[in-house]
Amino acid sequence: MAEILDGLKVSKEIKAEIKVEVDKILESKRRAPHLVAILVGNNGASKAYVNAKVKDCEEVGFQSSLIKFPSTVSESELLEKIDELNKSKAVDGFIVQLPLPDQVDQEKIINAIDPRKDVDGFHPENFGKMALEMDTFLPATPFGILTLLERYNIETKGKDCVIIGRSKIVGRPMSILMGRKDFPGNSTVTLTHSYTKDIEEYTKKADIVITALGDPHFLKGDMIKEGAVIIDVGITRVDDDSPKGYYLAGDVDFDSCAAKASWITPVPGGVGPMTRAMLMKNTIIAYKTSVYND
Ligand SMILES: Nc1nc2c(c(=O)[nH]1)N[C@@H](CN(C=O)c1ccc(C(=O)N[C@@H](CCC(=O)O)C(=O)O)cc1)CN2
Repeated sequence: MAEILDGLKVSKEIKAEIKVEVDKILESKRRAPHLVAILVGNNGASKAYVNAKVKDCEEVGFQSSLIKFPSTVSESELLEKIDELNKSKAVDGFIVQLPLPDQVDQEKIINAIDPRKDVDGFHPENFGKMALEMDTFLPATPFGILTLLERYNIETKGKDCVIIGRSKIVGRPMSILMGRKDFPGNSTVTLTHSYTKDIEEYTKKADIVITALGDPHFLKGDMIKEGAVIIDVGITRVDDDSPKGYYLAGDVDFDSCAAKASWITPVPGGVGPMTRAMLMKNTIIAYKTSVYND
């Protein structure tokens, strides 16, 4: 039976460590780090994630601002706001919550963010630095997974790691990070996707499987090998009769995989809270490297 990689617990530890740093900053009479989040539209999950990020800021002692736009916002309105935030001496980092509505070119928006304030680590300059093993902001979800593996001392060196899903914010950066020369990394990585002929052929041999698909219960116990480490990034809201009207489903069929795996992340309480904690980490890094932090 697998042991749990408890993302909720580790995320609380990380936030407590950040709070200690913020308390020291405030004691020295400097301003608190400031994170801004831009939320477009009414997507329930996006609203919940952004509100949780604002709450995290409160918990660690950051200043936060939430800027809301209707789903009809134009690309130029968003670009104008980004320009303002790029120039602001009072803002250390900001994020644009994804996904964005169809009329907005996501790439244009991300490319407009000053890389020094890109605490999501999505800007091509930061993505390139990540690939080249240079110091930069790492995208929060992959950063969270690496931190979870590190805190639980999970060996990744020389392991076969299979990633399912090649999204720009999770699968693709994860595939680069797991193959980098630093710890945790040094894995032999296979990035599988919708054109992979037989995913099972890869997952059955993998020491580490990371699923980022958004396909509830996709990975079953008979698709993994005994002792594998299973990381579930998928969080899908599935409608049900509960008071909330939905439950959260991961990509992993938890019971059948937990019976065979050595370590496994739960959903909720696994990768999700780690994503938010690493955004806080990137924000304090942005603050420390900013020239406007006094
Ligand atoms: N600008 C960004 N947009 C998006 C990102 C991102 O990193 N930056 N990633 C995802 C969503 N995401 C972050 O915003 C995210 C996902 C999940 C959670 C989380 O806390 N999950 C909880 C459950 C929360 C719930 O009740 O719904 C858990 O798994 O325990 C936080 C952030 C897409 N967009």
